[in-house]
Amino acid sequence: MDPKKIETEGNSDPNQSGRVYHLALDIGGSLAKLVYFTKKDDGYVHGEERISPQEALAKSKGSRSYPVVKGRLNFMRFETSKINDLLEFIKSEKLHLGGSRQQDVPGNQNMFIKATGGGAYKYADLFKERLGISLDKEDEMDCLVAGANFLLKVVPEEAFTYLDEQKQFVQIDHNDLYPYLLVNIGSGVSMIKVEGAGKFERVSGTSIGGGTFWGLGRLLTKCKSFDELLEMSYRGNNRVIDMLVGDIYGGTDYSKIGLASTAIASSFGKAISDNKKIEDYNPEDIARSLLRMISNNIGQISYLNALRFGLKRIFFGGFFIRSHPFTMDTISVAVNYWSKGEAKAMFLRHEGFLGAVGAFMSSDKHGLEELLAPGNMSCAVDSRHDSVNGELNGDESIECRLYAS
Ligand SMILES: Nc1ncnc2c1ncn2[C@@H]1O[C@H](COP(=O)(O)OP(=O)(O)O)[C@@H](O)[C@H]1O
Ligand SMILES: CC(C)(COP(=O)(O)O)[C@@H](O)C(=O)NCCC(=O)O
Repeated sequence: MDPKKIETEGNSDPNQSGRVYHLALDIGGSLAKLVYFTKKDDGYVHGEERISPQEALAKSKGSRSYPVVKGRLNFMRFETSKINDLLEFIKSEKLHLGGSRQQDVPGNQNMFIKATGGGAYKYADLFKERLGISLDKEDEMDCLVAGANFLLKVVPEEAFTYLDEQKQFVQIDHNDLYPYLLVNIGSGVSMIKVEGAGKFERVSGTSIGGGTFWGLGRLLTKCKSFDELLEMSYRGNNRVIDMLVGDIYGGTDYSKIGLASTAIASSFGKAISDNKKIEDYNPEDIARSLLRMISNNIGQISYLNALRFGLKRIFFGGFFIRSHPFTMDTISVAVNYWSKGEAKAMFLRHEGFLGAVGAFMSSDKHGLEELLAPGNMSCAVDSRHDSVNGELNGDESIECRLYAS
């Protein structure tokens, strides 16, 4: 994936005059995600008066009219298999120079950045060798939950439902956020019962996740990239390959158990016919069937875990989703069908960056900790970056104003 040029406020070097204020990473099995804060300016211009951050901090105590720091929360992603692209990008944009912090140990010059995901262990030596920085590791589940809680509390229109081709943003009442089930569909899938800030339990998971779609999709369709596979799945027809109830019941419903003739009886079931080879099928139809099978399976397991713990809201994150209408509809239909409308599937605008945001928030040394508390940060999603279907194109940024409580 070609790293996209960072969009910064008015100059090409985001780290000029300390613009990059803080950087954090989530290096997963498939994708490496970056979140970094670029300061737009310090302090507050009140009318013509320009005051320092310290003065703004003093004035803003208890008020919301003097943001102490204004800037943007920026999001980028790279394929983990191309980790050198990520290192090169960080180095060329000097993100690590402004985004790292000195360890709080007298005389220790060691610079570090917060990182989570398995790659924070696997690539620690590479970061040290190539960028001279240490990865300060944070637990992946901690970061997923912290990131989800933060985004749901701070970003307007972070959560939305998607059903019958209708996208509806959901306003989350901060006082009524918990409990919920967080389903993170990455290479694999984690299902986490969240009962409060820092109060959660990973209750289940499945190895049939995003990596399964990408891995099987690559083998079965010979696609050259994930985006090509995703593109194929938009164009395919899963009914060419999936065996439907109607294929078994001569075109009729199996109404006694509530299965319409168009319901899938067996994923890939039509491929049992031995007079056709894989080459006889359209790769688009294969991609579509695979996406349907994996999405439906995750939807059903998620519902069962929500049922176990009496959870009515399920938030789905992870880059598998990519705001793909078919994926979201399949998951929503599965949750709605099996829960008889009791449980609700919701999706997140910053779906793939939960871990990276959580790692960003975990820093206790970046000088923004009290300001980044959900109550002290207000964000506006920068709609300039919203693609047609609202999918993040991997370099969206959110305008943020940080206040002192
Ligand atoms: N551009 C992409 N390149 C690779 N995988 C992608 C891409 N976009 C979406 N995906 C999907 O997202 C999954 C990775 O999601 P992510 O949340 O980053 O998990 P992880 O932390 O395991 O990398 C991949 O397995 C794939 O199914
Ligand atoms: C091991 C992982 C937490 C790693 O996270 P990821 O890089 O996939 O986002 C995830 O792949 C997972 O939960 N896999 C499923 C393991 C299970 O069967 O529960």
